[in-house]
Amino acid sequence: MTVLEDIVAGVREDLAAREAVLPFDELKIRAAAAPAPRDVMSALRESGIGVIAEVKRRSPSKGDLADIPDPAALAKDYEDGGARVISVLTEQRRFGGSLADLDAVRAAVDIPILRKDFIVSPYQVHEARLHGADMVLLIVAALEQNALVALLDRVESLGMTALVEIHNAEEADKALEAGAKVIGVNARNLHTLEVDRDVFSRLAPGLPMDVYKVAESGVRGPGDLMSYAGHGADAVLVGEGLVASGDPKGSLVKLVTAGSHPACPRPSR
Ligand SMILES: O=C(O)c1ccccc1NCC(=O)[C@H](O)[C@H](O)COP(=O)(O)O
Repeated sequence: MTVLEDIVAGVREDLAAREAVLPFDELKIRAAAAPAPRDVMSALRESGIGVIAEVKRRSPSKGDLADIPDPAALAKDYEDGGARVISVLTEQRRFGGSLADLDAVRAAVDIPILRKDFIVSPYQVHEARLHGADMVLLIVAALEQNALVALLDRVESLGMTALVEIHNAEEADKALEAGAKVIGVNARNLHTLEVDRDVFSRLAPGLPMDVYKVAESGVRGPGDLMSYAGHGADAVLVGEGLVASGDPKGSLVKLVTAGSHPACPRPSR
């Protein structure tokens, strides 16, 4: 069993436990009454290279990263530091996240929020909506094509935006066939945990100009942001480089400053 397969197995168990408490039909009713989602694409298309700042306590690849007793305070620092979107890991077993984190961040900031989890069921999409997410991660490597298509449609039917994550050319084709408008290229292989920052430069040229491209993982500082931007990234998604830096807000400001500098490459559109 690969790391991703192990994570998904645990996600399915935890999901079943939540659904036993809150049935899908009731969840859908509650989610439909939630405040409308924010316009993610407008936020993403602001000038410069965007930074999606992640609330990440631990991970399979690095173990404990940061003690984040107050995710709302970190999210507020991210918002004040210029983050375009805040990514909230809600997977509990391997990342120490929760839907309570999503609630706390939603109550603290006005910018869009991404629910970062291993989405395999429409139940989780409605959960994301109920708990204030504007964007939902869909990992191609974790989904059969028909499930990817159905979940992408479900995300968009609720007014949210999908971040469709790929790691190779086959997954890029699947994402495009499913109609992805925002594609995240993860430098991290979710089966082996290997990080290869060159994955983005290999895959980005094969993605259409009108697809919004997010470079995910392995951003250690402004140099990596500039490199990803030079290969066509519209935004970067950063977790460890912020939460484990000792100064998440300060580290974010350096990234945002680099991404808005005139010398920073911009995707040609
Ligand atoms: O981060 C991991 O170890 C990991 C392992 C297995 C599946 C997903 C994993 N991370 C999710 C992400 O993709 C990252 O949290 C995100 O891209 C930020 O990466 P980083 O800036 O390198 O923390």
